[in-house]
Amino acid sequence: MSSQFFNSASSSKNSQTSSSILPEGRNSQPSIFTNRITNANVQISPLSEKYPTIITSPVTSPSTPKSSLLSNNQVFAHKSKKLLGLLTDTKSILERFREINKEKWNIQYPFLGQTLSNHRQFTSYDDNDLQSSMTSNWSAKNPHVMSEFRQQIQAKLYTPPQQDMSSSQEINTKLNVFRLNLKQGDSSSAENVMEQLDKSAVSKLLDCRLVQGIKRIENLESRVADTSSKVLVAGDVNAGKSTFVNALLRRNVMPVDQQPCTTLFCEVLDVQENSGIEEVHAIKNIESYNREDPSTYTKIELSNLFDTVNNGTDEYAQIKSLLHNGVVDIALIDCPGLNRDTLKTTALFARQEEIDVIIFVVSAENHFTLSAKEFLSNASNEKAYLFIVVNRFDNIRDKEKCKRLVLDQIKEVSPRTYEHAEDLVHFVTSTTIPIERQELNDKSNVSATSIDKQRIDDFNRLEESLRNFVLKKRSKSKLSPARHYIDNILNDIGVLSEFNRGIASREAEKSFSELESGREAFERLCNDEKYITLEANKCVDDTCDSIMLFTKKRLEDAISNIDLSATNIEYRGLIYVWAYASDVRDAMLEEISKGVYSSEQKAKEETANCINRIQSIAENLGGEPCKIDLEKMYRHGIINTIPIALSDFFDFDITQNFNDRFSFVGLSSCTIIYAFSKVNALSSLWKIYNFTGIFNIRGKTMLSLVGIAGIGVCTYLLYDMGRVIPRKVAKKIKHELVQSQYIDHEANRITRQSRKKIRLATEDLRTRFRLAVEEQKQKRITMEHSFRKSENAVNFFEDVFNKAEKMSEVLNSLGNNWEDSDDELYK
Ligand SMILES: Nc1nc2c(ncn2[C@@H]2O[C@H](COP(=O)(O)OP(=O)(O)OP(=O)(O)O)[C@@H](O)[C@H]2O)c(=O)[nH]1
Repeated sequence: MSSQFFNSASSSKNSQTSSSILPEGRNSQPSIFTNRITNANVQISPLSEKYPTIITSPVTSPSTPKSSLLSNNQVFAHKSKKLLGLLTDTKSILERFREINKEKWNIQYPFLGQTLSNHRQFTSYDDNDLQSSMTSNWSAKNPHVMSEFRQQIQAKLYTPPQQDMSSSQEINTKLNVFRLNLKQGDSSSAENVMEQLDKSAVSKLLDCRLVQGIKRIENLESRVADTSSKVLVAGDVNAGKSTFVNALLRRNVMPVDQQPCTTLFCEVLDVQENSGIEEVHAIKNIESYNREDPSTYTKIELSNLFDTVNNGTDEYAQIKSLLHNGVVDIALIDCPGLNRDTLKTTALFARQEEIDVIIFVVSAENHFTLSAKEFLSNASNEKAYLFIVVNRFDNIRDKEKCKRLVLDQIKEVSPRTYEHAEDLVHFVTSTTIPIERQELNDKSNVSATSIDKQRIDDFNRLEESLRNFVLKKRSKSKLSPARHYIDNILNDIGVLSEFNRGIASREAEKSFSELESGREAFERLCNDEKYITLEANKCVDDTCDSIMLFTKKRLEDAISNIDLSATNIEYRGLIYVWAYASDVRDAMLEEISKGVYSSEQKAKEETANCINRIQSIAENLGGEPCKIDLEKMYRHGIINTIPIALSDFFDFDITQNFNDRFSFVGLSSCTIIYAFSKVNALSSLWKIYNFTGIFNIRGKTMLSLVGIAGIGVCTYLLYDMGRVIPRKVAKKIKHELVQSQYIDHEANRITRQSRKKIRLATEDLRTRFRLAVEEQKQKRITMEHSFRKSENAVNFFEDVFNKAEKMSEVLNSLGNNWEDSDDELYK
């Protein structure tokens, strides 16, 4: 006798490994499922190397369960493979999302914007620019040829806003997996907190979701990759669970006793999972269990299995038997009998999502206990359908009545199971099924009775139903979650990619136009710098020339007119002659000082004008022009005091006197003065005497005349001092100033001071230009960076979107037939 159930279950793996997985001596045993699959109803079209399209032929005929089963297994294997590929790709997209979200682009969530229209740090979806940027991306594509995926994403992104919808609600309508749980507090204060979050906070939240997504994908990957189905065998104490498991395995694996004996959860796996080595692993901590790591379990002898399971203490949590059991795709987990202590743990086991099927074993003699009913009603909520084995049926005399009673109870605890009772509820006698050694021994002895044959047939029917149930459930429990998850996550990837591509594209455009206008502004600034510098230099030169000219002219005028400045000073006679001379000198110098002062004032004025002009030609440059203090620009020009000398009181210049005083003094006086002025006065008088003959008198008369003349001269000189002093002092001052190049020095001094001040303005101008150029350069670098960042983001999101679109097509090509089973039972 062979195990139809397990041999058939192994077929999918057979299709991949083509090596025998049955224990020696059993391969030859007849079974409808021991044949290797040779004609797979699967074609792989080379549309894409990575995602070959599976064209699934319909199951040949409902009347040929074998073909149907083979096909199912093949399809399952190929779909698993493809889903694994899709999961890997999805994971890599999520990893890329994480990377870009962390380092290059804060991924943003699509908003309705109803409540956030003023919250500009987010981009709301009612933003017209953004919408047009997104529409433009697709407008080129004919909506009729737009992929289903694209249409779906478009529809999601363009969902018309509802007035009372909060942004988190809206996100939740657009996204499936990456929804943000933004409600806080109790329901009365469950306000949307999105407004309070900035971009980086949202991207951090998204990162957490991405990490969760990656983890989930990894779980799904190992689930899809694990071709085995997990079947939990639970039931009341002594209902015959272990006997039933052994009967399925056709091997005495689990200890059987009339006393409650199974104290641990025992999982039976095929040795292929352990490189063909038969072993039993007693596991202390099931979480850390790793077949590759012996430190995570204790190896026990198969012969000691009974004792370990029978006398199980708290030491071990679970036993894993890796045996040649012919079970490839099925992992059977034998549970301890249900009682108050074990109920919770078993229920916990049953809830695990990798448990594909729960087989509940009930003794036909005892029916359902309270614990059983509790377990069943919970489990039926979890799994919808349960597989119920009513064991020890051989001990029942009124079989029909028993069936009725059991079914009535099933109807109570799991109505859906009851509806499919024909497939899901089986009345069997597990002890009738011969196991390995027994079978070999019995073969030679007794041939099976007709009652036994009936019971074996019943068990075979159970196996057939269980096989179908497990295989279909396997598809559903292993592929369906992965498919759903990929579908949901691809939608989210599409929504986030497209939304962020729109933002990135708009920002790229903005950065580009800013770059363009920035380039023009930069060029303008460079040209302006040259032009304005020239202008400023010209302005400086013109101003300085003007100051120089003005100062010279003003001082020349002042110096040439210094005589006039002393006209108001009164000559008060010989006694005050010295003071008079000093006053005259001071007045004259004061006049020159006035000229210097007015030149300085004029220079100050022109300097201020020049500075204003320089500053005004660069007023668009930005930045504040420096303040230049012109108040203390000049120290007053000081003229060294010119000392008064005795010679300043007398003027012996006959020409000058003649010219000035001709009308006032006579020729003689002139002659005398002339004579005196030439110091050779007496000889001059003598010459006059000889010439005129007037004084051709002798003696005392002669001397008297000379004396009178001398007195006259002296009187005149004293009298003339009032006029001589201003003239002489003025002359002296002029002479001194010419000697010292006073005008040039002063003009240079005043001009130099002005130039110094103006230079402050030109240097400030240069500094401002340098800063402006630097600022522009920096701006350009930032804009270029922003442009490149946005452009890269556009490319990234476009690439991701296209990839997701392609993956979605592949996913759709897989169809939903693992779910859309024609039988409601397998949903
Ligand atoms: N007559 C009859 N006896 C059975 C049948 N199945 C199991 N038994 C007997 O019932 C007793 C208990 O069987 P087990 O398989 O140990 O029961 P179990 O549910 O695993 O027990 P625990 O794990 O301890 O809860 C054993 O003596 C079996 O031989 C059956 O179909 N008919």
